[in-house]
Amino acid sequence: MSRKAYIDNIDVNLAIDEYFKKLEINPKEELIKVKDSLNRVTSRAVYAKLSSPSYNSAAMDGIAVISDYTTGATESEPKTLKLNEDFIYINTGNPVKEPFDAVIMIEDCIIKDEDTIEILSPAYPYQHIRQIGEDIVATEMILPSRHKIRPVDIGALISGGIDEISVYEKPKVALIPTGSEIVENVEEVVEGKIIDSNSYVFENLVLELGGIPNKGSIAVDEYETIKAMVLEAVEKNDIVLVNAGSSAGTMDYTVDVIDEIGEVVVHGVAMKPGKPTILGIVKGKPIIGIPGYPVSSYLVFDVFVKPVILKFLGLEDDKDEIAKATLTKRVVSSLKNEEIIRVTLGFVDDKLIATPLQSGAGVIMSLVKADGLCKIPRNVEGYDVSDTVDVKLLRPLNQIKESLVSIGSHDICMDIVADMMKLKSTHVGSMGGILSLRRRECHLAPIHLLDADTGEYNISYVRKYFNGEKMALIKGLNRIQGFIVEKGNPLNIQSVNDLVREDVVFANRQRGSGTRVLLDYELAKNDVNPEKIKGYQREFSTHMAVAAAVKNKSANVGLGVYSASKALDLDFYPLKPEEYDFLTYAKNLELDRIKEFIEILKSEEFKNRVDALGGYGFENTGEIIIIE
Ligand SMILES: Nc1nc2c(c(=O)[nH]1)N[C@H]1C(S)=C(S)[C@@H](COP(=O)(O)OP(=O)(O)OC[C@H]3O[C@@H](n4cnc5c(N)ncnc54)[C@H](O)[C@@H]3O)O[C@H]1N2
Ligand code: MOO
Repeated sequence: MSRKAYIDNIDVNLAIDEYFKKLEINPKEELIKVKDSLNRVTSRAVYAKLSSPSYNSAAMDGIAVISDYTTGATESEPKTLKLNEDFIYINTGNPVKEPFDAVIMIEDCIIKDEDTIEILSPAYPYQHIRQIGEDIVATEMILPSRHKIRPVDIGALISGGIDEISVYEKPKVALIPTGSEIVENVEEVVEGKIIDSNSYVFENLVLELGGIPNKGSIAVDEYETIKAMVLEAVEKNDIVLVNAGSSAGTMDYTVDVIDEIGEVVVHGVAMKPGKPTILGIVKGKPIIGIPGYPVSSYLVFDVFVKPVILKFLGLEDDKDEIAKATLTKRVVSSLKNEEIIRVTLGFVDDKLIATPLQSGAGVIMSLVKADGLCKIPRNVEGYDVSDTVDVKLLRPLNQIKESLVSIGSHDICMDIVADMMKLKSTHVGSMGGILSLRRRECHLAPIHLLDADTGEYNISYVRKYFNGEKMALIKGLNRIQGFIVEKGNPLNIQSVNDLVREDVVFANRQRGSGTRVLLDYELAKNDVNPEKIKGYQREFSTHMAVAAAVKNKSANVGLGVYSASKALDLDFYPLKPEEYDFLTYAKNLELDRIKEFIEILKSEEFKNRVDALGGYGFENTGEIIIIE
């Protein structure tokens, strides 16, 4: 086992330039049936063989006439036409043959008898006739080269008499998952084993782009095994992707294998996630080492693999669609790397708002939830709250405009709302929500803030932070806060006094969250010194994260809602009921999205679904309190 620590830090664009300079990609052509050509890319311009229509045809149901004979017809002096002399009956699409040169619609004909028709106005030459080549003239270009074929294109090609066309061959892309810890089936997932999810992301990305994915079996971390698989893949494919083992660990062999059998053009790019990317060439074919973490692997595919596949298809990479957005959270970045953060987007007061999602390279859910990607360039330390940033859109803006934006305290019921309407919900705690609402970055803020002096929930905070504004507090749920504990409550935790015990490790919520306010209130009331609580400094941002910490035994108690403990099959010792409400500006009550939200809160379906979680009451749910 040798260990090298050599990874470069090359600028992303420079790495792409260097790589493409060395890569010689000569797309291959093939002849295919037009009927099978959807989404293929033309390798040559296509010219019509036939005109369409190929004969003069009636455009309407009615009669074919000789236009000359109809001249002079008026309402006061109708013209009489005789069957087979002056007219014949004709239907849409029928050929119109000499001597006839115009069509009159049947509803403009006064039918005297089967053989005699009167008309009240003349027909001009070629009236209601689709002339030869009206649509397509033989020899005219139907499609240029490098055009991705759509359903309408297939229609035009077939009309133009084309049966087969030249397209670029689909590049065959080998996918080699590596790692002795990687397993194929969910039944094999035990500690230390990770299911191969990346291969299926790659497989579908390749399909979406128009390539042919060839997934191989999982390669164990062994130099010779990986080498043999790469060599075989290079023979049978146009592009080879090796997933994981791209870094500098003792078991990371990809770079050495490429170095032995080909050339490593780049190892290490100034991009995070995605740093240990390998851009190599073996036998003239591109081979890319993709870092193992799911987010890294998706982004490296997008930045480096996609342009290579497109090149095989004769296509250029699309220009990103970029929009300006206002950040709702601070993001920090290292100066060394370009950093790509995933954001959700929403429209509030006609402003596009971007909220950063979790940053970890292993968090694939950040990509599932993302509406956009925001790049923090090299040599920039990060961005502050309210900064304007460029966001690459992953969803169209008109879809983003439909969502209600909620920022504030977390409750599992928000997932239920999100399943019933278009909702973007971010969890930053009650105070974080109040501050976001003040900056007008969200439509509503879920809050549950206890006033230590009065014992009342929420209202005094609204008065304090929105002094002079007309606000609306939409009453939400009554929910029980209590201790989330291991099954059977083995440590018998029943009050905040138990939290300072030697054998107790606590999972805390972040400052500014309503649950934290409640905890600190209860600690003060009971004269408990927070510094004596093990785990008080470790903060989690949702009830579920607290419950997960108890479940995986990194803590043995946390404060949270009953539903979170039930969801993870833990036990619960109730402490206090509280009011979880939704704050918004009173003027927002006019918004359709807010109206829909209130309707949902009041609906039977919502109540039933929340009730099933357990630990909730619905005393005033959906009622509105105006606070001025
Ligand atoms: N000393 C250093 N350590 C690391 C560095 C570094 O520069 N110096 N880079 C870190 C970064 S950044 C990344 S990214 C990872 C890249 O690691 P590898 O490409 O070598 O991948 P592995 O270590 O084998 O796996 C990482 C991680 O990825 C997940 N994984 C792997 N394969 C799959 C798959 N097929 N499906 C789903 N998930 C997969 C898995 O969670 C692995 O734990 O290295 C850092 N270390
Ligand atoms: O650069 Mo690695 O790809 O962040 O996680």
